[in-house]
Amino acid sequence: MIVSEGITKKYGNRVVLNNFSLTITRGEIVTLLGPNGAGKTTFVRIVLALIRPSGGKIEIFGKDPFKDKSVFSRLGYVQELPNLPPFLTGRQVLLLSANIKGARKDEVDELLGVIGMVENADKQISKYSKGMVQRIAIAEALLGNPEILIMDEPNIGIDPIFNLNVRSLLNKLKKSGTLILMTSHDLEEVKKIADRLILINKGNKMFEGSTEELIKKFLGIRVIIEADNNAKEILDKLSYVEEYTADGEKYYVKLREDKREDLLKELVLNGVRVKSFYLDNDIERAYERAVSNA
Ligand SMILES: Nc1ncnc2c1ncn2[C@@H]1O[C@H](COP(=O)(O)OP(=O)(O)OP(=O)(O)O)[C@@H](O)[C@H]1O
Repeated sequence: MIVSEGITKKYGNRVVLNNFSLTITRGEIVTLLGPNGAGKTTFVRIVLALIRPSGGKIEIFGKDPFKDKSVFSRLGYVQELPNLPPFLTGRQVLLLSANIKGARKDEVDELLGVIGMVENADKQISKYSKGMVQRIAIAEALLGNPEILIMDEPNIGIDPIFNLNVRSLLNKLKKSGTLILMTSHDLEEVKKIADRLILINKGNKMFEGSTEELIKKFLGIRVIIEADNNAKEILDKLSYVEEYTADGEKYYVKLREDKREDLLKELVLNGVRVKSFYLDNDIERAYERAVSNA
């Protein structure tokens, strides 16, 4: 549904997006990650035909969005730090948008319920908190059941409970076939929601894959084991254990290859009491390594 091929964006001589290709299909949640200034919003703005690329090709539903604006009637967008008219109420903003998008009016009531804003719907935007503005912006993007939902840092200002609601809402949309493209700096949230991560640094795509693949690539295969002292003896003699450190009953083990099952079996069969055994999924550390390696 979104195809970008070799997109480059330059400002003067400065390349802010370099030969960037990405294909996203329906029913997928894709997150763009990367440091401030990496090029994430630039890509989003090119997809939305708000800025022209210096080179490359972009297609939405098989059409060029710069030539055929009709594609945007099937797309919802939540911009970074939404700027809604302060003198209108949340409900008025949504009704206005429903009118422009040709969405049903009763969708507004439905969405106000979904975003937990029924009680505050008739207050002016100027009296809203940051999170409330964000909620209205999300509802606005969802009017008319878009097939593509694009969100630039949607988690800003959102409290943990609403975050949970957003996550379950996005999962529901995904199941019904919606394509969701978002940018985020909230790595823990990304880990929970994204099917595919795209890591951009200085305009270049550095990584594309699942959270697990990102962690494997930049941290290696590490397991954290809680076990008694006998674990040391076993860890010392296994050739696929590259290194480990012990902190009391906790062992941080790096494996040369993915032999997690063998390791657990080996420990248990040798009478080691294992309390817990899990893959180290520290996305922050993996991200930090990925970005600092560049
Ligand atoms: N109109 C402009 N003129 C010149 N440079 C620009 C312009 N817009 C953006 N840039 C530059 O392009 C680069 C990429 O910016 P972009 O907003 O895409 O980053 P980002 O990854 O979204 O960052 P953040 O995480 O801070 O939102 C930055 O270095 C920015 O300064």
